[in-house]
Amino acid sequence: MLSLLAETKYHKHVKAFLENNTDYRYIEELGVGSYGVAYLIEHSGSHKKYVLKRMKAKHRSKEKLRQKFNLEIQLLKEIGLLNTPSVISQGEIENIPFYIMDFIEGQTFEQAIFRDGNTFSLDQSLSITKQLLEYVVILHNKGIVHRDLRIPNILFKDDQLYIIDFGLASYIDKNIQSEVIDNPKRAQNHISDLYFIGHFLLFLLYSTYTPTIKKERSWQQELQLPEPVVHYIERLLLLGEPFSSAEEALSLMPLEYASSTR
Ligand SMILES: Nc1ncnc2c1ncn2[C@@H]1O[C@H](COP(=O)(O)OP(=O)(O)OP(=O)(O)O)[C@@H](O)[C@H]1O
Repeated sequence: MLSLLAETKYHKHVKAFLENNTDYRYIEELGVGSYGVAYLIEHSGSHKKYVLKRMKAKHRSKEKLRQKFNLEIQLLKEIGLLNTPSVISQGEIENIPFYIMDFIEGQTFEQAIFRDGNTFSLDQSLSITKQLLEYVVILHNKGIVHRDLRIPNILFKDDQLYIIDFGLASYIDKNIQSEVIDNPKRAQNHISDLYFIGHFLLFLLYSTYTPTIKKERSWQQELQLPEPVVHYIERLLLLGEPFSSAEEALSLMPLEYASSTR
C-alpha cells in the first residue's frame, strides 16, 4: 500500500517535471513493471508520441538497480537499430532516473493472440520467427543479448517487428559453456534469446490449436508439426543439441515449410 502511494506521488512529480521543464505533454500511464513505470507522452511541437520510463520509487536507493537501469539506457543507445526504440534523452526526476524513448505504435504478439484472437499458420509463424532471428543475429553481433524475448516485448507494425524492454538485457559473456547452463532464460549468451524464441514460436503455432480432448498432452503431440520443425524447436528449447549461435539457428531454419520467407 505504502509503495503504491509512493508511486502515485511520483506520477505527480513526472507530470510537474514535464509541464515545467520540457516540451512534452503527459498522456497516460502505459504500465508498471517490477522495476519501472512507463508513461505515454507527446511532444507539443511535433505531436509525436514518446515513452518516458522511470525507475520505481521504492528502488531509488538501491545502487544495483540504479546500475541495472543505467545499463538498459546504455544498451539501447548502443543498439541503434530501427526496430528498437532510440533514447531521446535521460535524466532524474526527484532523484529517480528516467529516460525518454521512441514510442512504437504497434501491436504486441500478446495482444494479437490473446486480445484480438489473431492466428498464425505454420508458414507465417516460421516467417515471423525468421525475421526475429535476423534481428537477434545483428543484436548478438553487437555483443548484446536481450534475455526477455517474450510475446509482450515483441511488437509488429506494417509487417515489421519491433523489440522493446531491454530491462534484462546484458553484454554477452563469451566464456559461458552451453553444457553448464542451468537457467537458459538468464544465460548471458545466445542460449537465452534462442530459448525464448523457441517459446515465441510455440505461442504463434498454438494460436491455431483447438483442443480435441480434455487431457493435456505435450506440444509435440498436440501441434502435430512436421518432424524437421519439431526437431528445430527442440534444439531451440535445449531438448536437442543446442545451436552454437543465433546465426546457426537462422541458417538451419526449416524454411521449406514457410512459403513466404520475407
Ligand atoms: N518504446 C515503447 N513503445 C511502445 N510501448 C512501450 C514502449 N516501452 C514500453 N512500452 C509499454 O509500456 C508498458 C511497460 O513497459 P516496460 O518496459 O516498463 O515493461 P515492464 O516489463 O512492465 O517493466 P519492467 O522492465 O520494469 O519489468 C508495456 O505495456 C510496454 O508494452
